[in-house]
Amino acid sequence: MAGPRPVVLSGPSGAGKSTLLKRLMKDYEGVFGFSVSHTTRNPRPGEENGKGLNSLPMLLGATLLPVADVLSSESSEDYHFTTREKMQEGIDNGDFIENAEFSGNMYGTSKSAIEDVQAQNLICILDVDIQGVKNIKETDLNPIYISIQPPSMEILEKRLRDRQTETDDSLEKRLDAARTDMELSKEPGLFDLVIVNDDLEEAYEKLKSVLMEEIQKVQDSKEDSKE
Ligand SMILES: Nc1ncnc2c1ncn2[C@@H]1O[C@H](COP(=O)(O)OP(=O)(O)OP(=O)(O)O)[C@@H](O)[C@H]1O
Ligand SMILES: Nc1nc2c(ncn2[C@@H]2O[C@H](COP(=O)(O)O)[C@@H](O)[C@H]2O)c(=O)[nH]1
Repeated sequence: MAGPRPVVLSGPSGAGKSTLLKRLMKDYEGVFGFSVSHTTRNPRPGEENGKGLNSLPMLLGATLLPVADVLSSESSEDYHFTTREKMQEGIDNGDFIENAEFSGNMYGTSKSAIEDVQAQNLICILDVDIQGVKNIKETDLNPIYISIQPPSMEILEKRLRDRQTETDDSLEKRLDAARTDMELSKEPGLFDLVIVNDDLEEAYEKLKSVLMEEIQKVQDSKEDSKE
């Protein structure tokens, strides 16, 4: 039987993807698995290297972040932090389903990151930028595409400043990328749903309701396997 459909969450940096995701994973423990990406950016305080893997041969190792780690972490989506050289080697080897340059760093989704989640019959969540969305559209992954958008550029800038994770330079780069994202996300048919994350509760309810059919599938199959 086919497993649940994966979910691609995209939208400008600072729009609230991780905030919503963290809540979803907490409310539906054992239903979602996060596809742990690789990146060449430096870890933020509190971020942990996914499973401690940082070398290319280990790209093919287990990459599913246990829910307990997700919840105890500052972020819902720690990465495999790596170098440009190692990541490029992985891309050249065909280990990645997609990769992109974002704000001066490389990011990418390894095939094993997705396979590890799907092997457990969980809903695989991918948090990728708009280039990632376009690249995934060229694959046979068949996810649900959701864009999380901020109410305005001003609010986005405030959220990013208040988060205190960016330098002036990286903040500017992220705001530039956000303008592009907000424009490109208007393309008809690119996303199944665009959620404006103004009021967090409302945004969360919308996210939950679009995912309910897949959530139900996982919960039902867990029930069936108990019988
Ligand atoms: N609805 C909201 N109202 C007010 N603040 C919010 C809301 N949603 C998220 N935030 C805050 O905005 C900041 C950015 O949110 P978050 O880190 O979840 O964004 P993100 O889209 O995951 O960014 P990135 O792509 O850089 O990881 C956080 O400090 C978060 O607490
Ligand atoms: N194309 C991809 N984009 C990714 C991936 N993992 C994360 N991202 C996107 O990068 C930016 C910045 O993330 P941050 O953690 O440095 O704030 C954000 O828009 C993410 O959606 C990936 O594997 N591929």
